[in-house]
Amino acid sequence: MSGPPVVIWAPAVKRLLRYSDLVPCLEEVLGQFSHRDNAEVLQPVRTAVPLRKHHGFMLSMPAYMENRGVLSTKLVCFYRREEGSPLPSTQATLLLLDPRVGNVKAVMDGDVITHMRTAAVSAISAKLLMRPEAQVLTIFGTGHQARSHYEVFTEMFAFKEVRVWSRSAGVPAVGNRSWPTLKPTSSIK
Ligand SMILES: NC(=O)C1=CN([C@@H]2O[C@H](COP(=O)(O)OP(=O)(O)OC[C@H]3O[C@@H](n4cnc5c(N)ncnc54)[C@H](OP(=O)(O)O)[C@@H]3O)[C@@H](O)[C@H]2O)C=CC1
Ligand SMILES: O=C([O-])C1=[NH+]CCC1
Repeated sequence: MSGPPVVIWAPAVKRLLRYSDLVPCLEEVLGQFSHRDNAEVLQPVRTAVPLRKHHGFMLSMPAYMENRGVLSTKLVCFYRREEGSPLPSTQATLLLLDPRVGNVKAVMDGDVITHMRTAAVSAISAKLLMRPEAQVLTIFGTGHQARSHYEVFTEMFAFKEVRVWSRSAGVPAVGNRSWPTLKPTSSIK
């Protein structure tokens, strides 16, 4: 009999997940996915359930890596929020299962993983496509994705300047690195 799943919540994910581990890992699995070898990565198109009454969707995103024995799914809900709403625009949870028996081994907070994975994939595409002489990073918005993109891009590349455009001034209450007070258009040199 398998025991109950372990719960790995946001503070632990934040502590454990590093871009320096995540980026090479994603580069490897993205390459494997491109081989279209189902034993390496099997990732069907995600399913979307409309949450019409709440102006959102739930996405279900399963993946199986037979060679590595990894079976997981991410559930993520995302919403069109009213201006100034205190509610998050996305909320995600990940389930890790044992593919041999089908039991859930871990339930993980998916928010930090979503913030970091999405930004890491952008940074990988920038690594391949960005002009080598690029010196200025420009970010639209100051939300979670803006923040995580700022973190991984400044960790991986040496920009001379970062420009952030926001609809409003303010310090978003996310993350633990300092995020400067922003004017509608800001420059961090
Ligand atoms: N494809 C993927 O894998 C993923 C996609 N996403 C998508 O990325 C987007 C951002 O997510 P996240 O950062 O977590 O969300 P947040 O709620 O943390 O941030 C919302 C962002 O949207 C901007 N924004 C909101 N309303 C407007 C508007 N009317 N005009 C211009 N900008 C606006 C905000 O800008 P400001 O700071 O100026 O207020 C802010 O940067 C969402 O659409 C989400 O669905 C998210 C995760 C994964
Ligand atoms: O892939 C993802 O995690 C999301 N896509 C849209 C909102 C969140």
